[in-house]
Amino acid sequence: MDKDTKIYIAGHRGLVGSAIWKNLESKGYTNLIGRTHEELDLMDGGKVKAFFDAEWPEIVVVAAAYVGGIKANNTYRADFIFRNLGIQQNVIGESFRHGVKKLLFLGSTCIYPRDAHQPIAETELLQGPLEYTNEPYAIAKIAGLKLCESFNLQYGTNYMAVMPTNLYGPGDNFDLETSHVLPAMLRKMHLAKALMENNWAVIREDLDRRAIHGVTGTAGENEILYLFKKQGILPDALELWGTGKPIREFLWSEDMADASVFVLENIDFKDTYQEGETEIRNCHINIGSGVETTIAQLAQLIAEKVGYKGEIRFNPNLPDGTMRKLTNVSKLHSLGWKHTVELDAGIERLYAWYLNS
Ligand SMILES: NC(=O)C1=CN([C@@H]2O[C@H](COP(=O)(O)OP(=O)(O)OC[C@H]3O[C@@H](n4cnc5c(N)ncnc54)[C@H](OP(=O)(O)O)[C@@H]3O)[C@@H](O)[C@H]2O)C=CC1
Ligand SMILES: C[C@H]1O[C@H](OP(=O)(O)OP(=O)(O)OC[C@H]2O[C@@H](n3cnc4c(=O)[nH]c(N)nc43)[C@H](O)[C@@H]2O)[C@@H](O)[C@@H](O)C1=O
Repeated sequence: MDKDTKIYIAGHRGLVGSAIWKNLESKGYTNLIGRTHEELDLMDGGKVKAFFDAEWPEIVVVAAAYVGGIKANNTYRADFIFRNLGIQQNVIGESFRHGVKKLLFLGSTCIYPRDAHQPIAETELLQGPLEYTNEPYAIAKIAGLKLCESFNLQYGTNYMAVMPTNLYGPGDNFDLETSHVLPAMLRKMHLAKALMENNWAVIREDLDRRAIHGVTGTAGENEILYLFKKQGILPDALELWGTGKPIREFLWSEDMADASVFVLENIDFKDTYQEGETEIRNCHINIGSGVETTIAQLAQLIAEKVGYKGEIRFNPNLPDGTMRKLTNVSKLHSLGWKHTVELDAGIERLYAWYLNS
């Protein structure tokens, strides 16, 4: 990859896409292109073709996707499969038609079976049933990686896929209904602390910056209290989802971006297997920290960082999702990349970012 190679980052305003853009810029890449969702709807095949006809990128990163936490995945099941299949079909398809030299597809570790052997190696793919709460999304992501692998095997392309663990970082989604657990907990603890301290200035400021269901800081106290109750934010306690027993692994989004650029710069499809080694020639690499924590432990850690001292309860009537999801990162480590930001420091950094944005 030369520094003036034309690189298209689909989803360059998202959590990971924006971090990949920043990482490439910091490494001296000068010819980056991106389009917002408003400028180019990747579900529109005609417009995606017109974009590729005009731009002819040499490298493509597919970081655009319809993304969300457990509740969003379980609720908008049709959107998760339909939109993700559409986006990746259009972007990977046009990349192929336009002779893109290298493509990086971002999947997710939810592609692996619900009861996969832990830590989960790349070879666990398609070895058992998926977790039902995110099955439509996982099937779309599996299709994306198989699309890459199949183009590689049939047409000799150089498409790679990376499977990140749960991510968090600057620009995260803090919407309490659709977000992932870490940003959701951070915001809930911030609001629960303010409520416990009767600090309405903090609550109103937060809602002004990020309205919840259209409720802003100008709403009446009763309306806000009603909204908070529905979100489990109570004057003396915070009620979180599930049992608190599931185990997750978290990776700072800028580490994820660095790993993605590392794969783009250093790993080709031919490096992911040895001739004759196996009949299966998957092109995916796990990206994670290899460090796990229970959701209950995560809640304690975030409470400590935010300074929330109230009771933390779990509501077992809400879904837990996969009970354990720890990636085996030995392939990534052996290729030469390791994460740098530990969870403790990452939460502090994200909270500082949250308070200032
Ligand atoms: N966040 C996480 O914890 C994890 C993420 N991943 C994967 O990493 C990748 C990036 O995720 P992340 O950065 O978190 O997601 P974000 O939601 O932050 O970013 C996704 C981006 O894609 C854009 N996008 C979505 N639909 C369209 C469309 N139809 N046309 C054009 N642009 C579109 C979004 O724009 P807009 O918001 O305007 O719609 C947004 O900028 C995804 O493939 C995701 O599956 C994998 C594992 C964990
Ligand atoms: C990245 C990954 O992300 C999703 O899978 P997930 O890890 O199950 O999602 P999550 O981050 O939303 O939850 C993790 C755990 O945390 C618990 N939990 C507690 N309290 C809150 C809470 O307040 N909000 C949320 N969101 N979760 C909570 C929740 O019940 C669950 O046990 C899929 O998109 C999947 O497809 C995917 O790829």
